[in-house]
Amino acid sequence: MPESNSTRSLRLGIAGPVGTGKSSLIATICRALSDELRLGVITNDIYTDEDARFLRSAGVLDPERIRAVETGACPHTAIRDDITVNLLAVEDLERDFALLDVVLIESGGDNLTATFSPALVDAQIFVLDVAGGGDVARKGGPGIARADLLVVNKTDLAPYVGVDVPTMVADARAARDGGEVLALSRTDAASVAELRAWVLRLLAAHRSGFHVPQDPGPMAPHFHADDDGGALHAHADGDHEHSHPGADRTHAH
Ligand SMILES: Nc1nc2c(ncn2[C@@H]2O[C@H](COP(=O)(O)OP(=O)(O)OP(=O)(O)O)[C@@H](O)[C@H]2O)c(=O)[nH]1
Repeated sequence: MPESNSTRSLRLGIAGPVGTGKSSLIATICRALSDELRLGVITNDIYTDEDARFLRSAGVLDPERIRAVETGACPHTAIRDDITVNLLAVEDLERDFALLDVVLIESGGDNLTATFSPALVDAQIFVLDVAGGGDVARKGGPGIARADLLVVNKTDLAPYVGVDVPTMVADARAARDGGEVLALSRTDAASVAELRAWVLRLLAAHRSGFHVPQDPGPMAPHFHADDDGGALHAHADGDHEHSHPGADRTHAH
């Protein structure tokens, strides 16, 4: 019999490229569930607490339950390689508001390959939007392929950006080997109800001990622009050193 997790909150990560609607999705979940669940939110921004301020001003949750982490450079590092600052933030929130049912952790807006460590979150949602182009789901990457849920967001905009939502969803399902895909718009009540039901199912599985956190896998190597023209940056599992071409460009997080 799996061990019950009923005394620890479900930690749910929300990742995805810049501007796909991660903060808005968290606001939607809070609106849909804050009457029946005890929720908390951690946001990650590179240099600001803008996402936390947006969520506090949206009035979807007691502002005290929304905490910001400023990650400095490399927003993906704080959710994958060195998760200390996020873990401390989650544990502080859980202690201050014991007990919480769900803690939502928003990654800083990043590229297609950012994923959460399974040591930080129990499950993760990866968010794309139709405005990023109908073909983006086909491009794959660990979050698209293996997050617990892929959201194709802002479907209300599809007619204006020439995207066929059923095709984009079918492409996403193919990229995920049939894994769950949700077409969402905050203006479409039926899709919001599906998102709410998904979170409740996940919470029930977490509480019963039947949910097993999955690791979507590390980021693919990617390029960081900097004053010297940039450098290739790779994250290998179990190896927290980042190698950059050039003599003194290796650093550890
Ligand atoms: N039309 C439409 N716009 C949306 C929807 N969800 C979010 N948006 C808009 O998309 C923009 C970006 O939303 P955010 O929630 O800030 O996106 P984000 O992914 O948190 O952004 P970063 O934190 O900067 O990466 C905002 O202008 C939102 O109002 C939606 O369902 N439909």
